[in-house]
Amino acid sequence: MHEHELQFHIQCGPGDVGRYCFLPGDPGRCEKIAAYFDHPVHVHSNREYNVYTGELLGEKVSVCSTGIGGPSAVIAMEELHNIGADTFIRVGTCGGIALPVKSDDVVIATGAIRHEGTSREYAPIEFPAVADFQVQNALVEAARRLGKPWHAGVVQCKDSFYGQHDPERMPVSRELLYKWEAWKRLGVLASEMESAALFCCAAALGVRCGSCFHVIWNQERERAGLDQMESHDLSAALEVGIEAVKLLIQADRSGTC
Ligand SMILES: O=P(O)(O)O[C@H]1O[C@H](CO)[C@@H](O)[C@H]1O
Ligand SMILES: O=c1cc[nH]c(=O)[nH]1
Repeated sequence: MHEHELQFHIQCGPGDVGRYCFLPGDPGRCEKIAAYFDHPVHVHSNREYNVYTGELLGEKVSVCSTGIGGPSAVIAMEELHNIGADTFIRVGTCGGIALPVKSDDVVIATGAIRHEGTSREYAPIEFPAVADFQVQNALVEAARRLGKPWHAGVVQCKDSFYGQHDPERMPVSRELLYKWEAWKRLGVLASEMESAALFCCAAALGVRCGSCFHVIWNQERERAGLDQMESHDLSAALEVGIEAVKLLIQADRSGTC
């Protein structure tokens, strides 16, 4: 492949990735996701972007990590789209907000709060960051079929991880605290960092994107004195993501999507 055909950041070119792409944040998660593929091959690793390609149900699929935050996530989406990808599933971690959301549950985003900067580079703030309907349906159906504990609803995205976990320390604490209270009263399920940017970028590109998450912890359960643990076993969320892509492949093949 000629170097000029390679995408600037992901360093992949036409033919390197499939139409269906998983987008975890953590580069170390890619190998674990690729282990669910048939014939997985490591394509390239550059900066935060680690890419594997393989097959599910005989269809070419890929995984590309995005790093942390909106700017690097939309670069991955843009460059993967440039070389043929049009269906994306972010498989991430999140912290629960709503009290019924427990560690180890799976959260499926129907929409994302745009408390971050990247989505504003794609759409005016009045535009809602929503997951693609087919992708969110596939994720819910996958969680149901696999019997995983799941919740579907709105997630909150922000640019400051420590603004979520230590808001009192921030010079803008008043804004962070009153908005967090609003997210709670509005039934927001969980907090993470990339879906709002990805959903708005996907709308701008005319591609499909959805997100599912492993819940690591829930700071609001802890505050309320409810049972609370920390979990780093992402297998339920990964399995839901893989099953959802299989459902999408089948639906796309049969023309029901
Ligand atoms: O586990 P990932 O996919 O990186 O997702 C979450 O974890 C990171 C913060 O620790 C942010 O990227 C957030 O969105
Ligand atoms: O609490 C959390 C956990 C994961 N990712 C976040 O952004 N927040």
